[in-house]
Amino acid sequence: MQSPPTGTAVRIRGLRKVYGGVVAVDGIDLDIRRGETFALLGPNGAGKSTTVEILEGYRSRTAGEVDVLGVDPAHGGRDWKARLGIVLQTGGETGLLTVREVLKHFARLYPDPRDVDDVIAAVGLEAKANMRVSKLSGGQQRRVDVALGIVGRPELLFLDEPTTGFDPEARRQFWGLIRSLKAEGTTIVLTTHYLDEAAQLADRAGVIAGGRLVDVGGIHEIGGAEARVPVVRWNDAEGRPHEVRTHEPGRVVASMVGALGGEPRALEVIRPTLEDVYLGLVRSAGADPDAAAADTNEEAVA
Ligand SMILES: Nc1ncnc2c1ncn2[C@@H]1O[C@H](COP(=O)(O)OP(=O)(O)OP(=O)(O)O)[C@@H](O)[C@H]1O
Repeated sequence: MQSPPTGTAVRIRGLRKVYGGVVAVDGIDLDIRRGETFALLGPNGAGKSTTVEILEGYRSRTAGEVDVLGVDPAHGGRDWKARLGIVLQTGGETGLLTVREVLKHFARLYPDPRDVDDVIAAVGLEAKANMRVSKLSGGQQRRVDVALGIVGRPELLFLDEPTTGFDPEARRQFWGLIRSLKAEGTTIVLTTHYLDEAAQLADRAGVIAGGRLVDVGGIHEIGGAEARVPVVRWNDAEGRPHEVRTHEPGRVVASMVGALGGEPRALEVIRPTLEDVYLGLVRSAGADPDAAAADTNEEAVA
């Protein structure tokens, strides 16, 4: 494993984006360190993609300062773009070429690309290397998108919902790939609705709701210690459910067993997951975790 890179990969101050009358990003301050895997979490329409597209140089901003690998993305040239890897929510149109052809084509655009066959193996597409992309299943096409994002050996990799459509085994294989990229020193910005994926991969996370960053911190600390206190649940003799939040679930269960003289019914000790913590954060920010994105439209800048 290489020594971890130091410094800041992404610096955001006072970022705002207004589309017509819609405030999509409402004053975000955020630093992402070099070498870390950072998860950007939030409900539909929270402003994640807008923020990430501004960082990638695909979208203009209304106000604020942004620095990505030492460059303002609004003025990032080809050399800067070659240092980024981008896996968008929807993949590109590469249907008529085979997997190997499309990767070879894109690899030529980078100064120090990875070996195309290594990349094909890393995303588990060896058996499909000579097949047209259009003939692949949705999940396999998504793997091609991921392959295209990493073929240029990026310093900073943006992954927007990378495992949508992956079967469970493919997701685990993808997690292994992300861990190996991280071990090589790649900075990774991951946008995902799969909270288990964020918990598996990220060092830190930021939760965005209504265009604001409602919390940011270590993946095991975000939301605060109180939100992670275990819960003991059981049913009484009449079948009524009870629950107690406690730092000492063992003691609670032991005293319950003592008092009942036997096994409590339907006993569970639950440690809140990142998903539970996330839902609490989003709800207390006044956002609907299940909100659908509003139907508005503005073209991205080049
Ligand atoms: N091109 C656009 N033109 C106008 N409004 C837009 C455009 N893109 C996004 N918005 C609006 O900006 C807000 C933030 O959208 P954004 O796509 O950044 O959210 P998101 O957090 O990425 O959502 P999702 O999880 O659904 O991808 C939403 O209200 C959305 O309708």
